[in-house]
Amino acid sequence: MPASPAEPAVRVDGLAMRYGDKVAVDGLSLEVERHTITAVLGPNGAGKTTTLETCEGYRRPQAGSVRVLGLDPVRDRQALVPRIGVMLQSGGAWSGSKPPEMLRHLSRLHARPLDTGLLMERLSLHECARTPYRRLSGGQQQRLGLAMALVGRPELVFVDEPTAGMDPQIRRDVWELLEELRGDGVTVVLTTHYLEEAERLADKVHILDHGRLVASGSPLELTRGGTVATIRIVVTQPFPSGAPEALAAALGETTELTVLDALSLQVSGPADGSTLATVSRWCEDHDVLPESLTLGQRNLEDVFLELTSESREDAR
Ligand SMILES: Nc1ncnc2c1ncn2[C@@H]1O[C@H](COP(=O)(O)OP(=O)(O)OP(=O)(O)O)[C@@H](O)[C@H]1O
Repeated sequence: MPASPAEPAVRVDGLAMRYGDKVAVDGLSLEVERHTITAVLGPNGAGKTTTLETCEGYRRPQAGSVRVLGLDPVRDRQALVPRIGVMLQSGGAWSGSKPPEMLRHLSRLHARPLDTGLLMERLSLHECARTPYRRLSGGQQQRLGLAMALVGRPELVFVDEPTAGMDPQIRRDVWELLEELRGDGVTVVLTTHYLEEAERLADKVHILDHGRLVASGSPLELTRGGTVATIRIVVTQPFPSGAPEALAAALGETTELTVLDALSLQVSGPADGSTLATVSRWCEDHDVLPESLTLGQRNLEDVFLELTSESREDAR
């Protein structure tokens, strides 16, 4: 039965997955709207890859259900394969094949493939066109993996850490490509540990921890209305000895002070005037003349760290 247009691109309902005694996904429910970029975030081991692999049809749900484009990814695999693109965290190409060979081979398996030359150009793969897969650098393998996921012109693409190991320029090229895909109506589901990547790209973010959903929303929804503000102070002369400690003492326990380097520090604390007043007084008392003093609301990284702090405590 064809999926109704209102059906989300992905619907995960009460998914539970374990490996032996290890619970990887614990009753997870989430949806991915069509024609959006959705980021699935979480600390190492939160269950992101397991969830994606279940959506991709590589794993059968042990409990709960998963629907992708209205279909069952395991039972309806034949029907889904031409419609979805998958970029795995690593591997997926033959070790001796060169990027153009791999892409041409895959393009022949699809009815309306993208132009492989164009894809090579967009992902700067021409520089390694004669290099076998096993000899490509990590970033080049990532780019080829992304090209392989896209060459079949999928309706929905799953990309697991698409820009891991890429240099900053190529990372931006990939962001632009993913945004163009969304503009063309493609649904993109990605995982990433780069929170600025999620903040820049994602229409919706799902944050997982211990296999459970701990927050969902647009980056703006997740970051606004917070009770925490950050003040970043940058100076041209190193802080006087003992000054950061004096500021920490003056701010008290509800506020966190992080010395970023010899010339900058950040204060995260209650979003009220008294934090700012304490900082100003401290500047006066310690002869600190900031080159810049910026006041900002928390960003996605702050939200992520707040929501998943328990996991990091466990890992210590
Ligand atoms: N094949 C496996 N056998 C045993 N345990 C596994 C297996 N695959 C994953 N796990 C465990 O399941 C949990 C979830 O792993 P998963 O790879 O889904 O997390 P993740 O959020 O993608 O992590 P990362 O950010 O590190 O890629 C982890 O504790 C992991 O060690």
